[in-house]
Amino acid sequence: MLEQLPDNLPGLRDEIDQLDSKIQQLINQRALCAEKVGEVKMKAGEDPLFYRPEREAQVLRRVMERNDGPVGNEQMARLFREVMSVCLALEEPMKIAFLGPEGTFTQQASLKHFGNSIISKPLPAIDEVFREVEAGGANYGVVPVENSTEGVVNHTLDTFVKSPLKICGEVELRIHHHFMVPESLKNQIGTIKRIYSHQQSLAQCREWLDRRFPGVERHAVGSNAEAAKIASERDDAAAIGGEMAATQYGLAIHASNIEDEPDNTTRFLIIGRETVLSSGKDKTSLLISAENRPGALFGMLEAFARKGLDLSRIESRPSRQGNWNYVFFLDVLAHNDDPAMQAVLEEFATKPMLVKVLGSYPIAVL
Ligand SMILES: O=C(O)C(=O)C[C@]1(C(=O)O)C=C[C@@H](O)C=C1
Repeated sequence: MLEQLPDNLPGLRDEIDQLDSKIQQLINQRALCAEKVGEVKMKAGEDPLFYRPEREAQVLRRVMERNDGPVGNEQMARLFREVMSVCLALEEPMKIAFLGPEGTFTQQASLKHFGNSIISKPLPAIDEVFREVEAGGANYGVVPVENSTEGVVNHTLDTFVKSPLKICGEVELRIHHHFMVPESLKNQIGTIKRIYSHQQSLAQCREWLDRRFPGVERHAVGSNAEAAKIASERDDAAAIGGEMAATQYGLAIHASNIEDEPDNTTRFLIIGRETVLSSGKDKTSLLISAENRPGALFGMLEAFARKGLDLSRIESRPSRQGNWNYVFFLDVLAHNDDPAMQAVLEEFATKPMLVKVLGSYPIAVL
């Protein structure tokens, strides 16, 4: 195909115009199919499930597998991510609640996972995101769960203990922090008296701040977006946050990528009311509370090992029910329907322990 391309600008642009027209037709044909899928789902049941995470993961994986460039696998999957987002919105636009305000990394994660054709519902706290989804005000919610530098977001884990919601997806986001200032301070960085950011972001940029702004007051606020908003309203303050927050509040980026760890990543969870079918490459998150006796944790881990199940994470939190009692959060690399998982859960059911399946969901594709 490449040899047949013309080698002059008008000829190449003509070629691009023709290809664009074909791509556009095909996207609309695909959208018609999705609309029809929506109708079929409506006819099939009372409470149709329009969003199907397992199917989306399979579509995106297939896009990456068959891709032979020159467009990179991830870029190609991102394009398809948007196409599917548009198709799903034709079936039913998804309302997505997330830890706001607008411009947070959590919003960025929600757009990475669902694409841009969604109705965004920024909420001020993690428990409010849970409540909004539980009450049906949003179809799904997005909350941060752990950061590679700063560890788990305890509040999210603790909220799962009592919530009936299921985890139906995960998103990983590379977190880049920028030092941002109002336009008026761009050339007067020395006059900055206060630096605002979320406590985790301040911690992730500690060394950089110690080097560049020793002695300048650091203020922890609810989110990076809130920090950017405060900085935009003052004439003596800077904020640390992502690009979205800078754009949202009209701040100028003075220094980019100031995080101390270059591969600083945050993992977010998608929470919803329904369970997700197997996509072929899945994870299950479990909450386990075991008797406080020697060997209890060993026995639990040994059961997974015996069935050849991989654990990708284990986290312990105080159960808040009596001293020295802990609950464990585990991620197992298998779907809950997997016979090996079922065998382990049956074994646990015969023991003095409490097990709650928080959800099975596709391993993040993008
Ligand atoms: O296959 C489906 O169930 C669809 O609704 C179609 C489609 C798609 O565009 O491919 C759209 C939304 C779903 O989340 C999954 C896939």
